[in-house]
Amino acid sequence: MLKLENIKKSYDGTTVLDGINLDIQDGEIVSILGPSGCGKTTLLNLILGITEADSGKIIYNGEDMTNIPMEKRGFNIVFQDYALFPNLNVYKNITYGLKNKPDISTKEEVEDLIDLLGLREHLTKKIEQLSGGQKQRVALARTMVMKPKILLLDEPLSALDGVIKESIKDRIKTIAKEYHLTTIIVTHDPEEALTLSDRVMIVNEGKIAQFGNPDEIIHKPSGEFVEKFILNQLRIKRNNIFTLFGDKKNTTEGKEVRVS
Ligand SMILES: Nc1ncnc2c1ncn2[C@@H]1O[C@H](COP(=O)(O)OP(=O)(O)OP(=O)(O)O)[C@@H](O)[C@H]1O
Repeated sequence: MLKLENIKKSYDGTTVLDGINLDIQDGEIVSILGPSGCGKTTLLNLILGITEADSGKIIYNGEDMTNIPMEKRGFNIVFQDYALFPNLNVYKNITYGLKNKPDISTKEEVEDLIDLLGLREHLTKKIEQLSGGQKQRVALARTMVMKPKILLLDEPLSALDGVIKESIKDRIKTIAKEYHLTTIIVTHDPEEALTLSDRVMIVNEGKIAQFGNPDEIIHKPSGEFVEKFILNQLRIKRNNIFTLFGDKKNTTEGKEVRVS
């Protein structure tokens, strides 16, 4: 279990995170959702160990990680821009980290992951020959072969569209469940957070506005922020589509619209 206790962080006298407390269970998929500048990436970087908190504790399975350097925490991140090596082919990108730590994954485990992520036909391609969704899957595979204790994903779907987005979403869910991998995802997209995660943490101005499962967030929003900025955004999106195509049955101004 990952536990954050009263985490505070300021930059140049401005509070960015203001007393964050949370528990994340092993194998859980948790999204950190909130508007631009609310402190999502700062929180992710604190967990990863890139950024230091001003105060508070990060505890993983009973061990205090607060002052443990990033490389010793055993958490791993897939960045928004994937950060792949353009001069190496797909297979070499995936297995890059195993050069120095060859015992972490067996050859069979690497092969399984390649199949799970649907990358077999792309193994000898260069990164520039791949689509955004394929790059994303290579970045996921490269991180997964290192068997992180916690997988951190920074806006993993933001560059993707439609069917590809849904397919990556499914693969992230499958991997997290199959490997019982604790997965923390940063996103500003409510639909993404609510359809991908076991629980969603909504952050506003450095504080947790609500931390609950998607059903609780939709049916029992904790207050005005969640209601106005998260749920209303989804209603507007839905209304726009049905209005555009003249389906009056499914449009309504207010709370009756269920997001399903
Ligand atoms: N290294 C830094 N130095 C100074 N200020 C910073 C630094 N990193 C982040 N901030 C500030 O902290 C606040 C939160 O930034 P953060 O990147 O965590 O937000 P975010 O919720 O991830 O935003 P976005 O969705 O736009 O990426 C912002 O006001 C940002 O300007």
